[in-house]
Amino acid sequence: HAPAAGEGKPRQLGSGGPEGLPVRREEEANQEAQTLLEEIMEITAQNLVHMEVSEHYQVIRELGKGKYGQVVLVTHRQRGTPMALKLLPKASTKLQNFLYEYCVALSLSAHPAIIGMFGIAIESSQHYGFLYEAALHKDLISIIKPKAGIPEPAAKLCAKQVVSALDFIHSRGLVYRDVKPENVLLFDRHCQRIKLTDFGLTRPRGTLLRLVTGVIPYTAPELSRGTGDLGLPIDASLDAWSFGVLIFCLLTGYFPWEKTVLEDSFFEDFVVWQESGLDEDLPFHWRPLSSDAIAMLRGLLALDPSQRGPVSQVLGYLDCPWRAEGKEWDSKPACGPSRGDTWIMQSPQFLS
Ligand SMILES: Nc1ncnc2c1ncn2[C@@H]1O[C@H](COP(=O)(O)OP(=O)(O)OP(=O)(O)O)[C@@H](O)[C@H]1O
Repeated sequence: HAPAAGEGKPRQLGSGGPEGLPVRREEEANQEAQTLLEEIMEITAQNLVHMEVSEHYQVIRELGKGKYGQVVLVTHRQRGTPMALKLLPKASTKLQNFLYEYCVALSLSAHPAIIGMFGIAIESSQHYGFLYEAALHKDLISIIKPKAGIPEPAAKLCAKQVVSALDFIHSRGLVYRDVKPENVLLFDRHCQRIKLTDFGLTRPRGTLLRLVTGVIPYTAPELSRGTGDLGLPIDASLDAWSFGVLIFCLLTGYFPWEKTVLEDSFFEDFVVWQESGLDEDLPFHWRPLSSDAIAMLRGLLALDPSQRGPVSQVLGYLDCPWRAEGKEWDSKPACGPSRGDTWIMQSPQFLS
């Protein structure tokens, strides 16, 4: 869920539109999508159902809690349908921000790897809320074993679906901006079916970001350096960075670093290694990864955002081993699309 402060109007988009679509047409399409979204927000505001949750729903238990809201499992009192209800306190949530998160989620929810919505938004005395699909197997963070990660087949299944969801979001001219295991919901314990949730930070590509609130491992370095007076235009490469960090966590059970700043020695080691490209600079905690996984992460975690991603490059590595599995570590990618290239990487923190 997003603070409105620090964000400006979309500025002129950069040169590269999606393949085959001229930039001008892409801009127009994005503008139309934005106008439609604003209209849906207005209609939603007029049709907010005013009620107390307990009048129509029975609260079964809490499903999770974030910085901005609480999510509870409810059943409809008459029909018994189980649903997730996200509650955002009115005291700390602007109506426009609530409407934005709800309407963006609604507009994306047809995708199989994005959480389904019930199309019901409510206002109670204390909260704004909306109803959506409940994931009864929690989120990805609940299955990542510290210092170990998750089984490789599960990591690949998960990555494939997240790529599909992010590609869909990017194709709509949006940037998700909140890739992290807590936002990947599980519909089984083996990641056969996962769904992305929480669209509070999603913004149109090109929106100027002026304020960065808190640097976490998933924050791309161009953001943690500060956005400058002009602000930084939001781009899909931000999602590529955090997706790279997510895959590292899935495969190792470590964060590669705590913060993407040079004061963080793990990040500094990563930068040193990336700049030198020397095998001996490879941070120790990267060694359980295969050379192919390292090459793949190199693309997602390029320090220069213009050299980064796209997220779909991961698809080219699905048939390669991602863990070294006791084999002698070898710096040459053997199987994926960057076979024969030089590669790059980084260092660790435990996942708590
Ligand atoms: N539909 C759902 N089914 C099951 N659990 C859910 C569902 N939606 C959210 N959760 C759980 O609740 C947590 C918080 O939800 P969410 O990320 O939407 O809240 P938030 O306040 O916007 O979080 P953040 O601090 O990341 O901004 C999630 O990490 C997840 O564990």
